[in-house]
Amino acid sequence: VSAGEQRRWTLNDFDIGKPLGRGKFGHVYLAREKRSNHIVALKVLFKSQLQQSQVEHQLRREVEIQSHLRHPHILRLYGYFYDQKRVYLILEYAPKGELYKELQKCKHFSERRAATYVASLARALIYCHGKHVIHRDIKPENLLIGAQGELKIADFGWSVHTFNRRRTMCGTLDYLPPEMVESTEHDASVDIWSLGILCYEFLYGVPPFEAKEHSDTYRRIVQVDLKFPPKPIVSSVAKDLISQMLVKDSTQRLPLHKLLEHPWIVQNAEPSG
Ligand SMILES: Cn1ncc2ncnc(NCCc3cnc(NC(=O)Nc4cccc(C(F)(F)F)c4)s3)c21
Repeated sequence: VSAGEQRRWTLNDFDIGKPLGRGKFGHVYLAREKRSNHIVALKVLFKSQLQQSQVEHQLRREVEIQSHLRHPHILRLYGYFYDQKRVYLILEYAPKGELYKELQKCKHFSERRAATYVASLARALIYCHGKHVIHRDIKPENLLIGAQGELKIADFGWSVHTFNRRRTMCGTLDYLPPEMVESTEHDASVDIWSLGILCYEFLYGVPPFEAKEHSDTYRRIVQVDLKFPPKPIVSSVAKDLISQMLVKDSTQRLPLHKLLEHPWIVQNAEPSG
């Protein structure tokens, strides 16, 4: 299923296997391309729902952006095709599935596991930002696990090239940085904020500004009401890194290349990342 084959795919080119997951817009299936026997994930989206939600432009942008991204910690989108009613995304298969399920199972990750994940995500985001792409939707639900246990960022449905800044709200508020919640201008530093939220959730099992009501989460975000609970016990060097990422002024957030030199990452992340 190499990118070189910009051919017209059809459903007949694939044997469909077990369902891998279901999202808001459609289901994902394990599939095998018949000619090459290559195993892929096939996401099936209903045109009616895409039209209803007016997100077709976002999907086109995702396919366009993903066609230029090649990184070990970014899930490949090999191509797409459509029929009368559906659009199909041909995706790299992540054999160890969804990270959020792993996090639910373990409650929270060890500092070594969390630091290894954060380092690999930082490297993937440095790569994206180098190509003027911001992901804007970094959260456990969009992270998958590869065959060697490595993390893969998936679903660039919310990504943009940094010259245009439009977006509409949907999904969880938890990961949105102040400037997106206050809908002012935003740039690549939104991904640094979300990575800080993710690091906190890896270590504590819940995002830092979680609250019952949306309005409370909103207030806690814009006030950066960051608290570290006594349990589970987390090193102060980890808390120092999180505190340098969850900064209201987006220009003052720790740059990603500095994150990779932070003592907590240096002391805890596996070299392979
Ligand atoms: C669960 N699971 N387990 C193993 C495994 N291996 C691979 N993939 C999996 N799951 C699919 C992961 C995705 C990757 N890219 C996506 N992209 C997307 O869903 N895009 C998208 C959808 C609807 C609307 C829009 C729009 F229009 F708003 F932009 C954009 S979903 C797997």
